[in-house]
Amino acid sequence: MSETHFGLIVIGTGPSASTVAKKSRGEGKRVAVIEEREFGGTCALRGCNPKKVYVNAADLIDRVVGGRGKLLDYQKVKIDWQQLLQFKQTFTEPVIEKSEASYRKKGIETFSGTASFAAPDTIRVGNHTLTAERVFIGAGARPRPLDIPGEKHVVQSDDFLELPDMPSRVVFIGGGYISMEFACVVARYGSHVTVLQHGDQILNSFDTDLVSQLSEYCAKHGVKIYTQSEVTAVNQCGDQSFEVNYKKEGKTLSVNADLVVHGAGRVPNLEGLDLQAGEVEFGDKGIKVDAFLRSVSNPRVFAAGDCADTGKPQLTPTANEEARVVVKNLFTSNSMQQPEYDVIPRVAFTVPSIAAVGMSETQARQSHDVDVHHEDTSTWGSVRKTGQRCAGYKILIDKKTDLILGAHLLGPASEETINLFALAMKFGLTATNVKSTLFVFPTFASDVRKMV
Ligand SMILES: Cc1cc2nc3c(=O)[nH]c(=O)nc-3n(C[C@H](O)[C@H](O)[C@H](O)COP(=O)(O)OP(=O)(O)OC[C@H]3O[C@@H](n4cnc5c(N)ncnc54)[C@H](O)[C@@H]3O)c2cc1C
Ligand SMILES: NC(=O)c1ccc[n+]([C@@H]2O[C@H](COP(=O)([O-])OP(=O)(O)OC[C@H]3O[C@@H](n4cnc5c(N)ncnc54)[C@H](O)[C@@H]3O)[C@@H](O)[C@H]2O)c1
Repeated sequence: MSETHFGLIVIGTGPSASTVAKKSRGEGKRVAVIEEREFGGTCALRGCNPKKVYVNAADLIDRVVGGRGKLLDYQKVKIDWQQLLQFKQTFTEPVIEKSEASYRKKGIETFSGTASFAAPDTIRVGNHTLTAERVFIGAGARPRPLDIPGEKHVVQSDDFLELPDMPSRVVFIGGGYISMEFACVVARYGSHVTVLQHGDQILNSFDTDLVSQLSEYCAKHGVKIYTQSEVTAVNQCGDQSFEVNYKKEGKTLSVNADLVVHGAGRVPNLEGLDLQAGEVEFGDKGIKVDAFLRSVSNPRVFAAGDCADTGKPQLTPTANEEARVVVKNLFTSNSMQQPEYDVIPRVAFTVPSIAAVGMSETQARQSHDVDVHHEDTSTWGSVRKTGQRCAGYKILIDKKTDLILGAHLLGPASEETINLFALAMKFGLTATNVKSTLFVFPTFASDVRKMV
């Protein structure tokens, strides 16, 4: 076999690619991995993990402020942005240092540079031309081009997580996960925050009533949210100051900012791959794959995670589940597997967090005779004990089968408690089963019995 011929070439080193590369190597394949940035991928270096460090700081502030005069007293509590950046780097730098070596230790050959197809079985990276029996693409996503004047002034999430300090006026474009998570942090730091969302609702994959409750809480804690507001331009007015124009109800309005952040969605990162040369079909939503995550046009190629057009949310658990399946399917043509997408919980790590699994109220009502259990739980003992004041739930139960169709949570620990609902839904537990389970008291999990 030639030195440049591999059983498998893996493009990217995020959650999907790392699983596919390492597991396939474990099964004895000769594997090459190609990464164009630092080895480690978005989740570990520029997404979930570093973001959670920032959110933890904001959450701590919220808890301390909420507990003032009840649980504790203090003169002043504040986020030190530089300290926070340095603490975040204690999580990301070891990944940057060790990730490439971890592939090599397993006998995987690593290449730095942008991978692009030269032929259906041939990948170029720098001066190297590699061939393979199979190619896996785990190229992830990148911020959606805004196509507005002044786009170059807008900071993307990668750069936001590297800022050495935070200015006093910050505008977020879009009101989805990235904007709302960062907005909660920046507001707790003490800056003036504005979120401009072009639809009716921020966080549109979460329950409308709980999102309204969260929005009110955010407004009280320094986050101004304008919906129906589409950003149309960013004009530079001074060295580091900008005027953000947006359209609301037919009028053009503006807000001033020292920093403008992109939170307007992410698109598959297919630039540079030259997919045409690889005969790999793709569209705006990513690489076109069949139910087994194999390219519909080039059977040597598989794709998963944020760059694959699966119609599923761009989340690490979906990327991991797809990678698990790709490992099974890469080198077999019979009994290929499909990802188990039946229950995908989701959480926006706002302050407090908001979580969901399964159907929305509208979806449930369309297809089932449904019992809706909905309550603002801000005054429940479990919440009051924390000193915080923003919590609620909505649970959707099928009247006929007693099965849980959807669960929506807001408030302290909702990012953990939602996993109980995911487990119950995945394994078909009824609301009565959940109600009859003894949970440790006093915990947020024990509240679940009162919700179903
Ligand atoms: C700010 C932020 C916060 C997030 N928070 C969460 C969260 O809390 N929970 C959650 O579940 N998800 C979160 N996500 C989403 C999550 O990070 C992604 O869904 C996940 O990382 C997708 O994994 P992946 O395997 O598709 O690729 P990625 O992790 O995106 O990795 C792709 C890799 O491929 C490389 N690459 C791309 N093209 C090429 C090429 N041509 N040649 C070589 N290398 C290439 C890239 O440099 C990158 O390293 C967050 C995302 C962001 C941006
Ligand atoms: N906690 C998590 O799991 C987490 C955290 C961060 C990111 N992510 C993943 O990354 C993806 C990308 O995050 P995101 O927040 O960029 O996207 P998003 O899809 O969550 O939200 C983007 C929002 O921006 C709005 N928008 C788009 N263009 C606009 C404009 N010109 N003016 C005003 N509003 C505009 C859209 O209506 C949408 O509501 C998410 O969909 C999610 O899959 C997940």
